[in-house]
Amino acid sequence: MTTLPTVLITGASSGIGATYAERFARRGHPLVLVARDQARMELLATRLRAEAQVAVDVLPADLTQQADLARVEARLREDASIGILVNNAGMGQSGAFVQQSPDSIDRLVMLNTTVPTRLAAAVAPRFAQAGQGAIVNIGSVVGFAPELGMTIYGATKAFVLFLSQGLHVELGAKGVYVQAVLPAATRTEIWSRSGVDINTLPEVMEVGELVDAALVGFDRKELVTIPPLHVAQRWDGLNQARQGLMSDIRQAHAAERYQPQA
Ligand SMILES: NC(=O)C1=CN([C@@H]2O[C@H](COP(=O)(O)OP(=O)(O)OC[C@H]3O[C@@H](n4cnc5c(N)ncnc54)[C@H](OP(=O)(O)O)[C@@H]3O)[C@@H](O)[C@H]2O)C=CC1
Ligand SMILES: CC(=O)[C@H](N)C(=O)O
Repeated sequence: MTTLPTVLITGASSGIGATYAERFARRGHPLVLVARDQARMELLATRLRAEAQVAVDVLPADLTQQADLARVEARLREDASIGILVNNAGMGQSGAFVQQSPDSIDRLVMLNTTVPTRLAAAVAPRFAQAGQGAIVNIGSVVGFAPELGMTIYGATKAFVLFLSQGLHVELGAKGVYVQAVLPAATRTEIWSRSGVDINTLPEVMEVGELVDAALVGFDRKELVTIPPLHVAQRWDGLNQARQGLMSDIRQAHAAERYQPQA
C-alpha cells in the first residue's frame, strides 16, 4: 500500500484552507493544520479523523510572530512525511491606502508574502533533494487588478503569482510541482474580517466549488489555476504578451523615445 504524503495547510481553521483540509482528507492524506484558532482546528481535526480515518495534527501558530513561524518552518524542514504545502493563510485589506497604519501594512505584507515565501523556502530544499513534492500558493485575481483599489492586498497577491512562477522555474526540473491558485470573490470569512459585507458583492463563488476546481488544476499539474476565469485563452494571451514585452527589452541602450532631444 502506498502512503500518501501529509499535507500541511496554513489558514486551515476556516474558509478555503478548511475546505482544502476536508478535500485532502477525503483523498486519504494525513494533515497538519496551521492557524491561530486552536479550538476551531481541533473541532475540524476530530471530524476529519472520524469521517476520513486520516491522521490530523493541529499546529497552532500566529504566522506573523517570528517564533511561531520558525516552529512551522522547522516542522516543514524536519517532517519527511510532509509532501504537500498549501500556502493559504492570508488576510484582506481593511480600508484605503491612506487609512493604513505602519502596523497594518506590516501585518498584511508579512502574512500574505513573507510567510508563504519563508515556508516555501523551508520545504523546498527537502522536496528538491527528494525529487518530489508540491507547493500550492493561494493568490487572487486582485493581483491583476490595481483598478480595484485594494492596493496593498493586490500587490501581495501579484507577489504570490510571481513567487509561484519563479519557484516553478527553479524547482520544476527538480521534480517539485508548484501551483498558483487565483480565486476571485469566494464566500469565506475574509470579507467580514476585513469589514466588507459579502452581500454587497455582485457575484460570489461558494468555497467548495472553488477548492474542487483548484484541485482539478492540481491534478492536471497546472502552474496557474484561475477557477473563475471562463476563457482560458485570456491567461495564455497575457503570458504571451509578457514574453513579447521581454523580447523587446534591450539592455544596452534606452529606447528611441527616451533619447534626449538635441
Ligand atoms: N475569499 C475570497 O474571496 C478570496 C480569498 N483569497 C485568499 O484565500 C486565502 C484564504 O482566505 P479565505 O479562506 O478566503 O479567508 P478566511 O478568513 O476564511 O481564512 C483565512 C485563514 O488564515 C488564517 N490566518 C489569518 N491570520 C493568520 C495568522 N496571523 N497566522 C496564522 N493564520 C492566520 C485564519 O485562521 P485564524 O484566524 O484561526 O488564524 C484562517 O484560517 C487568503 O490567502 C486569501 O487572500 C483569494 C481570493 C479571493
Ligand atoms: C479582496 C479580497 O479580500 C478577496 N479575498 C479577494 O482576493 O478577492
